[in-house]
This record gives sequence, structure tokens and C-alpha cells, in this order.
Amino acid sequence: MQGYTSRVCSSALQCLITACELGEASNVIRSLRACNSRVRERVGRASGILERHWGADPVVSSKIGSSNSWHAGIIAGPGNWHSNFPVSYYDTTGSIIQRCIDSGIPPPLGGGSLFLPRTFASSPFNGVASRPQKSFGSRSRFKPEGKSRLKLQSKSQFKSKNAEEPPRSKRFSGALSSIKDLHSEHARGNSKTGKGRSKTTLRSPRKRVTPSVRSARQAGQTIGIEQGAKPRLSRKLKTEERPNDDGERIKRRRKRIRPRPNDITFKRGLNSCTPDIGVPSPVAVQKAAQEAPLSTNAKFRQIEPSRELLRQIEENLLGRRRLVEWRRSGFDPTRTAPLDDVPESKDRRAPIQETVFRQKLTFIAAAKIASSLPTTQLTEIAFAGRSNVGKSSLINALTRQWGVARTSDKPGLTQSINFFTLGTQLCLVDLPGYGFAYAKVQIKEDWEQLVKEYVASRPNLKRVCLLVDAKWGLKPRDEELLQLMESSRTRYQIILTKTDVLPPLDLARRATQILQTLKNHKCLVQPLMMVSSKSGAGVPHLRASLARVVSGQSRVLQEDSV
Ligand SMILES: Nc1nc2c(ncn2[C@@H]2O[C@H](COP(=O)(O)OP(=O)(O)OP(=O)(O)O)[C@@H](O)[C@H]2O)c(=O)[nH]1
Ligand SMILES: [Mg+2]
Repeated sequence: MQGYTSRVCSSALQCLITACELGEASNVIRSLRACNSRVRERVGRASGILERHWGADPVVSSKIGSSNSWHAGIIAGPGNWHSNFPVSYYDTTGSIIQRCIDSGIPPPLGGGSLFLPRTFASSPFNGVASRPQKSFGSRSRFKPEGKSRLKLQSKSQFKSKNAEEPPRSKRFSGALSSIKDLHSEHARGNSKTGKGRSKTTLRSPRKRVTPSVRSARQAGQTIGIEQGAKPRLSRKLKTEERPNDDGERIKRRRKRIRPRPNDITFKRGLNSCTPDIGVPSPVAVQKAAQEAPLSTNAKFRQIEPSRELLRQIEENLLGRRRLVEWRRSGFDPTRTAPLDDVPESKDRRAPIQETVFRQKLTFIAAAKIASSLPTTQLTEIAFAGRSNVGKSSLINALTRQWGVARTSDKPGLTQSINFFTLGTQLCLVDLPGYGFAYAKVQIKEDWEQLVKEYVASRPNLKRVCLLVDAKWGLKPRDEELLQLMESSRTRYQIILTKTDVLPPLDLARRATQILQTLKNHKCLVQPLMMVSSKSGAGVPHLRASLARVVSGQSRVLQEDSV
């Protein structure tokens, strides 16, 4: 039988197969079929092999392991067998465990595992095969040779033996406790069956034998305290007291962790060493606050805008506003640029008042180099500013012809000087932006140079609208262009854009800040305009101002020169 066992149990899979042959197969398979599909999916090659041998569809895990004393075929399951497995599986496992207990072999405590002992002689699985083998190689290979020492019992025999069993749950919990007892007994080596610490059962881990101990053993000496070996110290003694050679107990000093003087990681220590400078007087605090340089934000918040500017912002609903404010003022928020309208114009949008801006906006030319600039007799108004400031959007908003000048949220879309005629009087010029843009450095430098050339030398250029993002204000690149226009005596007007993203008060502060910065500039045209192409706020005012450029009134009226 030993040979039979070793052959059959050469792998854990075969061990499982053997278990099935011996009467547990149908139970195991049936119970595992009841498991969910996820469990069944986990079946690896093992199931295929079993299927080939039995023609059945057993669900056995692909995880198969073994130890010194056990071959383990881990049965796939949704969790630990003692908590989540179906009742039928409990039944099978429980009966196996019960039989292990009966045979005096401690069944393992692992979860979801069917463990089979390596040595079949002491195995509890002594049942008779419930079904014949189908194609499991030569049958004779697995037949026990000679007279079996095992007392085979049929399923019915086993059942009748365990006829008066307690209910399943109790039986199982009882089995669990007895498993634990068995384990502890085996660990002590005095199992009631006398099989504890045998080769076939659990072994305690081997103790390491040092060469000195081995030589002493060979010399027939006993190893122990009397021989001068150090006695095993209890945990307490090890940490606090330790006997010296004379048997006296010396108190060991506990190691104390002290910070090194140069260790700056010991922050608490450093803090405690900080000299006490005392509470400063309020006068000193005030003086220090006055002397300390203000941050850019703090400086900005200190700006006090004029009342006139605040009134203008309020009247034109400039700045960040809620929809309800637009509604209350009679504007329809569902329209494009709703504030570029007359309040309470229910049926249709009020037409643009300036005739010139009612004309069709037509793209006529794009210039990438100075020589390709078109020669026209039309009055030109150019829109300059940093990339993405909203130049192209403003051209569309002024003419209400959205989509003619192409816009993008990516800086650097306009890379050439684009000319748009507006009727026969006016030409709006969309300049490429400067500053950050998604373009090659060389190309950017080229178009910046072109803008400077155009602004400084164009005879028909009557006004440059320098667009400044209301959120960021003037930047060094803007100031560069301002200097150029000052030196070339080109008239320019500052237009704050994207005013809808800023609170009204901050917008007023920004306008004041810019006016303060540019108060000595000669070519600056007043007033500073604030617009939002998105909400349409301020656009009618800008239109009116630019229309005066076309009609030539601006110079006559001196309305906007400094
Ligand atoms: N919130 C808000 N967004 C705006 C306003 N004007 C333009 N934008 C947005 O800003 C982005 C850039 O607009 P453009 O008109 O393409 O800017 P640009 O100055 O022509 O940019 P470049 O051609 O790259 O120089 C777009 O996504 C616009 O929708 C505005 O008044 N308010
Ligand atoms: Mg553009």
C-alpha cells in the first residue's frame, strides 16, 4: 500500500483524484458546483485533468501545493471554508475532518483547503471508490499491491457509522475545536492515539545544532546549564537584569536616546533653545508693518478707484456678474454677448448704432512679412496685445459677426497680420500676439518684429487698440510696445479685456493702476475702455469711440487726447 500511496500521491492533484476515487469525489464536485462562476473561473489545468479522467466537471483550484507531511490540493472557494463555503462543502470537509479526528491525525486549520496526508497508510480516506476510473491510465498501476493494511469502508458503512451525528453546524464547530486540541496535542508529542510527532503527522521545526553542540553530543556530553552553557533567559531578565559569571544579578543600564548637539532634525530641542524675545509692543508692530515691503497683491488691494470709474462699471454691468443681475437689468442672458444690447428689447436684438460697424466684415489679406502688407486707403484700426488676450474675439464682437476672425483658447493662433475690411471706410487689423504662444521661437520673433514695423510705420493706422487682460494688467512686453508707439507717435488706446472674470472692484482697481502707470504717456488716448467680448459689456461704448476715429471727429473734438 505504501507503494500505491507514493505513486498515487506523487502530486497533490493525484492525491485529490484518489480522494475522489475513494468516495469523496462526488461530494466535493457537487458542493463546488454550487459555488459561483468566479470560483469556477479560477479552475486551472487541474479541472481539465480531472475532467479527462472522470468525464466530470470538477471544480478544483489550480493552486496545488505540498509540504513535508501533506499534499495539499486547495479547493477554490470564495473564502475560508469555515465561514463562506456552501453547506454541502461544510458537509464534505466536515466529514473529512471528522474522519481525520477519528484516525488521530490532526487535519490542518487552513482555509478552503483539502489536505491529504502524504502517507496513505495513516490516511483517513479509506473509502471505496464510488465510481470506476474511466481513462486514468492503466488501472493496475493504482491497484494496491498485496494485502492491504487499510480497512476499506464503503460510503454506506461510513454513513451508518456516523448515523447519530449532531446537526451539521454543531458537528462542524465541534470538529473545529477538536482539531485545535489535536494540534496542540501533536505539538506536545503526546497524542491520545500515540501518533504525535510521527513522520506522517505534524513536525515541529528543526532546532539548529551548532558545531560545538554537535561535537559535545558526539563526545557523549550532556548539554545544559550544569555544563556551563548559558541558561535561557526570560524576556524580563534579558532586558533589565542579567546574572554575571558569579551568579550575581547586575542591573543593566537602559540605553537612553539623547539628541546630538549638532543634529538639527531635533526641532523640539531647537525650539526650546530659542531665546525668549518677549512680546513686541503694538507701536513696534505697526512700525515694522509700515516698513515691510508690500506684496504685489497687497499693493493692488490698496488702490482706491475713483467714484466715476466705479459708477461707469456699475452702469455698464462690467465685471463678474450673476445672471440674475443681467435679468434684473432687462437683458436676455440666453443671447450671445447679451449686454451688447438695449435693455428690455424683447423681440430682437437692437441694431448696432454706428453705421460703419453694421457693414460686412471681410477678410482681405494676411501678411507675414513687411513686403506683403497690403496698400489700402482705408482708415486702419489695429488690435494689438499679448497672445490670447482676446484680439480676434473683440473684432468679432464689435461687428457682431462671430466666426470671421478665428479665435482659440490656445495662445498663438493668429500668426500673421490679418486685414478685415468693414464696408468702404474702415479696415480692422488683427495683429499676432506677443509673449507666450504655441509657436517656434524664431517664428515668434519674426512676427513680433513685423508688428513693431507695422505699428511704427503704417501711414493709415489711426489707432492701435492695446488690449490688456484685466486679470493680469500690463506686462513688460506691453510696455515695450508702448515705448515703441510713444517713440513713433502712434496713437493708442488701452482696452481692458475679459472683464467678466474679475469682480467689479478689482476691475476698477486695475483700470486705476494702469492709468497711474501711463499718466505721462503722450500718445495715450482717453478714456480707458473696459470690455468683455463674452458678455458684450462695454462693447457699445468702444464701438462709439472707434466710430469717431473713422469720422475724424476725435481730432476735432479733442475728446480723447491727453
Ligand atoms: N471670459 C472671456 N473670454 C474671452 C473674452 N475674449 C476672448 N476670450 C477667450 O479668450 C480666448 C482667446 O481669444 P482670441 O480672440 O483667440 O485671443 P487672441 O488675442 O486673438 O489670441 P492670439 O490669436 O493667439 O494672439 C478664447 O478662448 C476666447 O473665447 C472675454 O471677454 N471673456
Ligand atoms: Mg487672434
